Amino acid sequence: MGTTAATSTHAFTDPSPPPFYSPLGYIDSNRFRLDKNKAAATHPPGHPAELGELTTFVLPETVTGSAEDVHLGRELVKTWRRDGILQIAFPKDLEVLNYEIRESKRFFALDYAEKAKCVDDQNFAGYIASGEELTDGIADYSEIFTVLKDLPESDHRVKEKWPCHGPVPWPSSVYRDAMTRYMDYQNTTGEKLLKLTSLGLGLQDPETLNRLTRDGWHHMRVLRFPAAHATNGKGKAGRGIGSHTDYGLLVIASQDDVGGLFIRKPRAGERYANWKESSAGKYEDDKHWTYVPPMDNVFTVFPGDMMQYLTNSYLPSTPHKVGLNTRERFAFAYFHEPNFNAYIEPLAEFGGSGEPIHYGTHFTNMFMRNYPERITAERIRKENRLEKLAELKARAN
Ligand SMILES: O=C(O)CCC(=O)C(=O)O
Ligand SMILES: [Fe+2]
Repeated sequence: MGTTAATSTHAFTDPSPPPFYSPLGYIDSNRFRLDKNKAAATHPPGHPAELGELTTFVLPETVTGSAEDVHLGRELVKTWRRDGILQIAFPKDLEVLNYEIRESKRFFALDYAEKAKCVDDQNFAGYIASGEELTDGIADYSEIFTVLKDLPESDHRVKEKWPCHGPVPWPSSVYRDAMTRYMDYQNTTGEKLLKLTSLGLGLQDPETLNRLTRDGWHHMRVLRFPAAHATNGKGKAGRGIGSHTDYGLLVIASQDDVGGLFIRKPRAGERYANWKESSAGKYEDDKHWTYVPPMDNVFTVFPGDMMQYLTNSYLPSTPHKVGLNTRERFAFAYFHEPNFNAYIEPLAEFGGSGEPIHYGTHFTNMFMRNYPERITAERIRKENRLEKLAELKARAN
């Protein structure tokens, strides 16, 4: 695979390209060739980094376990291990994405008072104002709408006061519809990617990873970053989101044409284990970062903490951060996750030993840390809902 030349496209640069079918047909590799000058011009100021040239893949319509799928899965795994991130192509004018973007911009354009109503004391979903989120104890400038599992009061988990479980405080049914459709689309993408990953990792049973995500705790963040000169003085100059790793299996994200995302490639001697020692803030100000320039019609994909734990760090969780740019920026991050009550253990193929991690506990710990003052965190503390986690763990064993 090309690493130094222009963006390489899987179906074209491989010496023996697999004859897989994609909904796009055979794509024109020029469409995913990076214009370096244009890309460099979008680099947010004050964040030293190399320019990333990512590999772009086309996913097949269905993953059956064919020889082509195994080949593609191996290439995905190889690329994550080398670059920490890759791109997957999607068709132009993807309606579910356009709808989601349009409605998200409409939401962020509402008055602050309207947006601020979108909070819930049982579910961390809803509106997060600029300066409210903390990463490594420092305020982020991002303004966010988070979607988590939307559960009615009648759901047994809500009745039993499981932490983080409750209804999503939607601003409107139109927004609920737009986000639900988009997340359903990405759920399908996530399932395909997990099957390809299982094949690429050589797991005996290619359904191993997908089995963890039954009734998965998939969630999503829609983010608006103000321009660097238009902040409210609550965070660190130039910082959009501090460096961190995400919590689950895979992150599937898209961004507009402004630019702001930086990732850290796997580096010899650097180890993260976010479930036991926070990776937030690590190396935030050094220069070993890779800038991910905006590109049309691609999602970026990288592994999260649980993928790292499952594979005994063969696929490490990719550290990333966001810098503010000279213009406002929008980004859309979908998180493909295990079931809240899943136990994550290193796979037999990767050594198989290690304390099981209760995913819901990891998730709850992370949200309590990021939003310690939110009414949701207050209610968890007031009602001792963290104790519920211990009970759930005991029950699952
Ligand atoms: O803004 C981005 O591109 C990424 C956002 C992010 O890291 C997150 O929401 O966890
Ligand atoms: Fe993230």
